[in-house]
Amino acid sequence: MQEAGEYTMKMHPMWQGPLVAPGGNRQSPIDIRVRKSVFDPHLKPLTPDYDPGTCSQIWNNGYSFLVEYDDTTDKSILKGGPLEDNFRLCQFHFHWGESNAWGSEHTVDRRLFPAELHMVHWNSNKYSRFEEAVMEENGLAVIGVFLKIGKRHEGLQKLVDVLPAVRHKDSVVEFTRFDPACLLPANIDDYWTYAGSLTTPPLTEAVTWIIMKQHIEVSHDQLAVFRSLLFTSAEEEVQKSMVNNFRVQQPLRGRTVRSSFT
Ligand SMILES: NS(=O)(=O)c1nnc(N(Cc2cn(-c3ccccc3)nn2)Cc2cn([C@@H]3O[C@H](CO)[C@@H](O)[C@H](O)[C@H]3O)nn2)s1
Ligand SMILES: [Zn+2]
Repeated sequence: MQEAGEYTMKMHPMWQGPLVAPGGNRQSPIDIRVRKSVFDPHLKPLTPDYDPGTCSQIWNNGYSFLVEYDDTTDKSILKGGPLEDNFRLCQFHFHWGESNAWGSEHTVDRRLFPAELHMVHWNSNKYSRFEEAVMEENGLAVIGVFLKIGKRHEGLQKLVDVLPAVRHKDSVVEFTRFDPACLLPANIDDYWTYAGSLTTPPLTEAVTWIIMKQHIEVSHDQLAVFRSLLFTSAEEEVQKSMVNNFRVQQPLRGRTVRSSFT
Protein backbone atom coordinates (compact mmCIF):
# COMPACT_ATOMS: atom_id res chain seq x y z
CA MET A 1 0.00 0.00 0.00
CA GLN A 2 1.51 3.30 -1.07
CA GLU A 3 1.90 6.17 1.34
CA ALA A 4 0.71 9.69 0.61
CA GLY A 5 3.42 11.75 -1.01
CA GLU A 6 5.30 8.80 -2.56
CA TYR A 7 4.03 9.44 -6.07
CA THR A 8 3.10 12.22 -8.37
CA MET A 9 0.18 12.11 -10.74
CA LYS A 10 -1.94 14.36 -12.89
CA MET A 11 -4.64 16.00 -10.81
CA HIS A 12 -7.98 17.31 -11.99
CA PRO A 13 -7.62 21.11 -12.39
CA MET A 14 -10.10 21.62 -9.57
CA TRP A 15 -7.69 20.09 -7.11
CA GLN A 16 -4.69 21.99 -8.47
CA GLY A 17 -6.13 25.09 -6.86
CA PRO A 18 -5.01 26.58 -3.53
CA LEU A 19 -3.44 23.90 -1.36
CA VAL A 20 -5.06 25.63 1.62
CA ALA A 21 -8.07 27.93 1.31
CA PRO A 22 -6.87 31.49 1.95
CA GLY A 23 -6.80 32.01 5.74
CA GLY A 24 -8.03 28.46 6.34
CA ASN A 25 -6.89 26.88 9.62
CA ARG A 26 -9.34 23.98 9.69
CA GLN A 27 -9.06 22.55 6.19
CA SER A 28 -9.77 18.96 5.14
CA PRO A 29 -8.77 16.26 4.45
CA ILE A 30 -6.01 15.46 6.96
CA ASP A 31 -3.68 12.61 7.88
CA ILE A 32 -5.03 10.99 11.06
CA ARG A 33 -2.04 10.23 13.32
CA VAL A 34 -3.52 7.41 15.42
CA ARG A 35 -1.10 7.79 18.33
CA LYS A 36 -1.76 11.54 18.48
CA SER A 37 -5.55 11.18 18.60
CA VAL A 38 -7.12 11.74 22.03
CA PHE A 39 -9.67 9.26 23.44
CA ASP A 40 -12.79 11.18 24.52
CA PRO A 41 -14.99 9.07 26.88
CA HIS A 42 -17.84 11.56 26.48
CA LEU A 43 -18.27 10.74 22.78
CA LYS A 44 -21.59 8.91 22.34
CA PRO A 45 -22.43 6.15 19.86
CA LEU A 46 -23.47 7.48 16.49
CA THR A 47 -27.18 6.95 15.76
CA PRO A 48 -27.99 7.31 12.06
CA ASP A 49 -31.69 6.84 11.22
CA TYR A 50 -32.18 6.84 7.45
CA ASP A 51 -35.43 6.38 5.48
CA PRO A 52 -34.64 4.79 2.07
CA GLY A 53 -37.86 6.43 0.83
CA THR A 54 -36.06 9.82 0.86
CA CYS A 55 -33.59 8.68 -1.81
CA SER A 56 -34.39 10.65 -4.96
CA GLN A 57 -31.73 10.75 -7.68
CA ILE A 58 -28.14 10.15 -8.70
CA TRP A 59 -26.16 12.64 -10.76
CA ASN A 60 -22.69 13.35 -12.09
CA ASN A 61 -21.70 16.86 -10.97
CA GLY A 62 -18.34 16.80 -12.75
CA TYR A 63 -16.39 16.06 -9.54
CA SER A 64 -18.01 12.82 -8.38
CA PHE A 65 -21.41 11.14 -8.58
CA LEU A 66 -23.88 12.17 -5.89
CA VAL A 67 -26.79 10.12 -4.55
CA GLU A 68 -29.22 12.78 -3.34
CA TYR A 69 -31.83 12.54 -0.61
CA ASP A 70 -34.93 14.62 -0.02
CA ASP A 71 -33.79 16.84 2.85
CA THR A 72 -37.01 18.87 3.25
CA THR A 73 -37.93 16.94 6.43
CA ASP A 74 -36.09 15.18 9.26
CA LYS A 75 -36.78 11.72 7.79
CA SER A 76 -33.13 10.74 7.30
CA ILE A 77 -31.05 12.05 10.14
CA LEU A 78 -27.77 11.57 11.96
CA LYS A 79 -27.38 12.32 15.65
CA GLY A 80 -25.27 11.22 18.59
CA GLY A 81 -21.51 10.77 18.38
CA PRO A 82 -19.88 14.23 18.71
CA LEU A 83 -23.06 15.94 17.51
CA GLU A 84 -25.29 18.08 19.75
CA ASP A 85 -28.02 18.58 17.13
CA ASN A 86 -29.92 16.61 14.46
CA PHE A 87 -28.23 16.57 11.07
CA ARG A 88 -30.23 15.86 7.92
CA LEU A 89 -28.75 13.63 5.17
CA CYS A 90 -28.58 15.49 1.88
CA GLN A 91 -26.27 13.34 -0.26
CA PHE A 92 -23.49 10.82 -0.38
CA HIS A 93 -20.63 10.52 -2.85
CA PHE A 94 -17.17 8.98 -3.19
CA HIS A 95 -13.56 9.92 -4.00
CA TRP A 96 -11.25 7.43 -5.72
CA GLY A 97 -7.97 6.98 -7.61
CA GLU A 98 -6.97 5.77 -11.05
CA SER A 99 -5.27 2.86 -9.28
CA ASN A 100 -6.12 0.89 -6.14
CA ALA A 101 -2.93 2.26 -4.56
CA TRP A 102 -4.55 5.62 -3.75
CA GLY A 103 -7.85 7.47 -3.91
CA SER A 104 -8.94 8.32 -0.37
CA GLU A 105 -8.90 11.91 0.91
CA HIS A 106 -8.13 11.18 4.55
CA THR A 107 -5.19 8.93 5.44
CA VAL A 108 -4.48 6.96 8.63
CA ASP A 109 -0.81 7.19 9.64
CA ARG A 110 -0.14 8.14 5.99
CA ARG A 111 -1.92 5.02 4.76
CA LEU A 112 -4.02 5.59 1.65
CA PHE A 113 -7.12 3.63 0.67
CA PRO A 114 -8.43 3.06 -2.86
CA ALA A 115 -11.55 5.15 -2.19
CA GLU A 116 -13.52 7.02 0.48
CA LEU A 117 -17.30 7.43 0.97
CA HIS A 118 -18.69 10.73 2.27
CA MET A 119 -22.21 10.99 3.69
CA VAL A 120 -23.11 14.68 3.91
CA HIS A 121 -25.56 16.04 6.52
CA TRP A 122 -26.57 19.57 7.60
CA ASN A 123 -27.72 20.89 10.99
CA SER A 124 -31.53 21.04 10.78
CA ASN A 125 -31.94 22.17 14.40
CA LYS A 126 -30.13 25.44 13.73
CA TYR A 127 -30.62 26.08 9.99
CA SER A 128 -33.47 25.76 7.50
CA ARG A 129 -31.53 24.66 4.44
CA PHE A 130 -28.13 23.37 3.29
CA GLU A 131 -27.01 26.64 1.71
CA GLU A 132 -27.40 28.38 5.07
CA ALA A 133 -25.71 25.63 7.10
CA VAL A 134 -22.73 25.35 4.76
CA MET A 135 -21.55 28.82 5.84
CA GLU A 136 -21.61 28.06 9.59
CA GLU A 137 -18.93 26.38 11.70
CA ASN A 138 -21.39 23.85 13.16
CA GLY A 139 -23.41 23.57 9.99
CA LEU A 140 -22.38 20.22 8.48
CA ALA A 141 -21.49 16.69 9.57
CA VAL A 142 -19.83 14.31 7.13
CA ILE A 143 -19.28 10.60 7.81
CA GLY A 144 -16.17 9.24 6.06
CA VAL A 145 -15.79 5.52 5.36
CA PHE A 146 -12.68 3.99 3.76
CA LEU A 147 -13.12 1.43 0.97
CA LYS A 148 -10.76 -1.53 0.49
CA ILE A 149 -10.66 -3.98 -2.42
CA GLY A 150 -12.08 -7.36 -1.44
CA LYS A 151 -15.39 -9.13 -1.71
CA ARG A 152 -18.22 -7.67 -3.77
CA HIS A 153 -20.44 -5.27 -1.82
CA GLU A 154 -23.98 -6.54 -2.52
CA GLY A 155 -25.69 -3.35 -1.34
CA LEU A 156 -23.44 -1.17 -3.54
CA GLN A 157 -24.24 -3.17 -6.68
CA LYS A 158 -27.66 -1.47 -7.17
CA LEU A 159 -25.76 1.81 -7.38
CA VAL A 160 -22.96 0.44 -9.60
CA ASP A 161 -25.55 -0.88 -12.07
CA VAL A 162 -26.96 2.61 -12.67
CA LEU A 163 -23.61 4.47 -13.02
CA PRO A 164 -23.39 4.02 -16.82
CA ALA A 165 -26.55 6.15 -17.03
CA VAL A 166 -24.70 9.10 -15.43
CA ARG A 167 -21.40 8.64 -17.27
CA HIS A 168 -21.18 12.28 -18.37
CA LYS A 169 -21.06 15.47 -16.29
CA ASP A 170 -24.55 16.95 -15.57
CA SER A 171 -26.35 13.68 -16.34
CA VAL A 172 -29.00 12.71 -13.77
CA VAL A 173 -31.32 9.74 -13.33
CA GLU A 174 -34.04 8.90 -10.86
CA PHE A 175 -32.70 6.61 -8.13
CA THR A 176 -35.00 5.55 -5.30
CA ARG A 177 -35.24 3.37 -2.25
CA PHE A 178 -31.52 3.07 -1.61
CA ASP A 179 -30.69 2.63 2.08
CA PRO A 180 -27.39 4.46 2.71
CA ALA A 181 -26.98 2.57 6.01
CA CYS A 182 -25.97 -0.48 3.94
CA LEU A 183 -22.72 1.34 3.13
CA LEU A 184 -21.74 1.82 6.78
CA PRO A 185 -19.32 -0.69 8.34
CA ALA A 186 -20.61 -3.21 10.89
CA ASN A 187 -18.96 -1.28 13.71
CA ILE A 188 -19.88 2.42 13.71
CA ASP A 189 -18.99 2.93 17.38
CA ASP A 190 -15.26 3.31 16.67
CA TYR A 191 -14.48 6.56 14.88
CA TRP A 192 -12.22 9.62 14.83
CA THR A 193 -13.73 13.12 14.82
CA TYR A 194 -12.27 16.59 14.16
CA ALA A 195 -13.28 20.07 12.99
CA GLY A 196 -12.65 20.55 9.27
CA SER A 197 -13.97 21.74 5.94
CA LEU A 198 -15.54 20.68 2.69
CA THR A 199 -12.87 19.13 0.48
CA THR A 200 -14.31 20.62 -2.70
CA PRO A 201 -15.14 24.26 -3.42
CA PRO A 202 -16.29 26.37 -1.61
CA LEU A 203 -14.03 24.57 0.98
CA THR A 204 -16.06 26.20 3.78
CA GLU A 205 -14.92 25.37 7.32
CA ALA A 206 -18.31 24.08 8.37
CA VAL A 207 -17.74 20.34 8.81
CA THR A 208 -17.65 18.08 11.86
CA TRP A 209 -15.85 15.09 10.34
CA ILE A 210 -16.63 11.60 11.65
CA ILE A 211 -14.18 9.09 10.12
CA MET A 212 -14.98 5.39 10.66
CA LYS A 213 -12.13 3.21 11.92
CA GLN A 214 -13.58 0.12 10.19
CA HIS A 215 -13.55 0.10 6.39
CA ILE A 216 -15.99 -1.54 3.97
CA GLU A 217 -15.00 -3.88 1.14
CA VAL A 218 -15.92 -3.50 -2.53
CA SER A 219 -14.74 -5.64 -5.44
CA HIS A 220 -12.11 -4.57 -7.97
CA ASP A 221 -14.79 -4.69 -10.69
CA GLN A 222 -17.16 -2.45 -8.71
CA LEU A 223 -14.49 0.21 -8.29
CA ALA A 224 -13.60 -0.12 -12.00
CA VAL A 225 -17.14 1.07 -12.82
CA PHE A 226 -16.51 4.25 -10.75
CA ARG A 227 -13.50 4.87 -13.04
CA SER A 228 -15.68 4.52 -16.14
CA LEU A 229 -17.38 7.81 -15.25
CA LEU A 230 -16.26 11.02 -16.93
CA PHE A 231 -15.42 14.51 -15.64
CA THR A 232 -16.64 15.86 -18.97
CA SER A 233 -20.07 16.43 -20.49
CA ALA A 234 -21.24 14.59 -23.62
CA GLU A 235 -20.68 17.71 -25.77
CA GLU A 236 -16.99 18.11 -24.92
CA GLU A 237 -14.53 16.94 -27.55
CA VAL A 238 -11.96 15.49 -25.18
CA GLN A 239 -13.39 13.06 -22.62
CA LYS A 240 -11.59 12.85 -19.28
CA SER A 241 -11.94 9.80 -17.00
CA MET A 242 -13.27 10.61 -13.55
CA VAL A 243 -10.33 9.44 -11.43
CA ASN A 244 -8.11 11.00 -8.74
CA ASN A 245 -11.02 13.23 -7.62
CA PHE A 246 -9.53 13.76 -4.18
CA ARG A 247 -7.93 16.71 -2.44
CA VAL A 248 -4.46 16.32 -0.88
CA GLN A 249 -4.06 16.32 2.89
CA GLN A 250 -4.09 19.73 4.57
CA PRO A 251 -2.09 21.04 7.57
CA LEU A 252 -3.53 20.10 10.97
CA ARG A 253 -2.83 23.63 12.33
CA GLY A 254 -2.87 22.46 15.96
CA ARG A 255 -6.27 20.74 15.79
CA THR A 256 -6.99 17.75 18.02
CA VAL A 257 -8.40 14.56 16.51
CA ARG A 258 -10.56 12.78 19.09
CA SER A 259 -11.26 9.04 19.09
CA SER A 260 -14.33 7.26 20.44
CA PHE A 261 -12.21 4.19 21.26
CA THR A 262 -8.99 3.44 23.12
N1 LIG B 1 -16.11 16.12 -0.07
S1 LIG B 1 -17.06 16.81 0.96
O1 LIG B 1 -16.31 17.66 1.83
O2 LIG B 1 -17.91 15.83 1.62
C1 LIG B 1 -18.16 17.84 0.08
N2 LIG B 1 -17.78 18.70 -0.82
N3 LIG B 1 -18.81 19.39 -1.41
C2 LIG B 1 -19.99 19.04 -0.94
N4 LIG B 1 -21.20 19.55 -1.38
C3 LIG B 1 -21.28 20.40 -2.55
C4 LIG B 1 -21.51 21.78 -2.06
C5 LIG B 1 -22.41 22.70 -2.54
N5 LIG B 1 -22.23 23.80 -1.76
C6 LIG B 1 -22.89 25.02 -1.78
C7 LIG B 1 -22.43 26.04 -0.99
C8 LIG B 1 -23.08 27.25 -0.97
C9 LIG B 1 -24.24 27.44 -1.75
C10 LIG B 1 -24.70 26.38 -2.54
C11 LIG B 1 -24.03 25.17 -2.54
N6 LIG B 1 -21.30 23.53 -0.86
N7 LIG B 1 -20.88 22.29 -1.04
C12 LIG B 1 -22.38 19.29 -0.58
C13 LIG B 1 -23.57 19.26 -1.41
C14 LIG B 1 -24.68 20.03 -1.21
N8 LIG B 1 -25.50 19.63 -2.17
C15 LIG B 1 -26.82 20.20 -2.43
O3 LIG B 1 -26.60 21.62 -2.51
C16 LIG B 1 -27.80 22.29 -2.89
C17 LIG B 1 -27.43 23.75 -2.99
O4 LIG B 1 -26.48 23.82 -4.05
C18 LIG B 1 -28.85 22.08 -1.80
O5 LIG B 1 -30.07 22.71 -2.21
C19 LIG B 1 -29.10 20.62 -1.57
O6 LIG B 1 -29.97 20.44 -0.45
C20 LIG B 1 -27.79 19.90 -1.28
O7 LIG B 1 -28.01 18.50 -1.24
N9 LIG B 1 -24.95 18.70 -2.91
N10 LIG B 1 -23.75 18.47 -2.45
S2 LIG B 1 -19.83 17.83 0.25
ZN1 LIG C 1 -16.33 14.19 -0.40
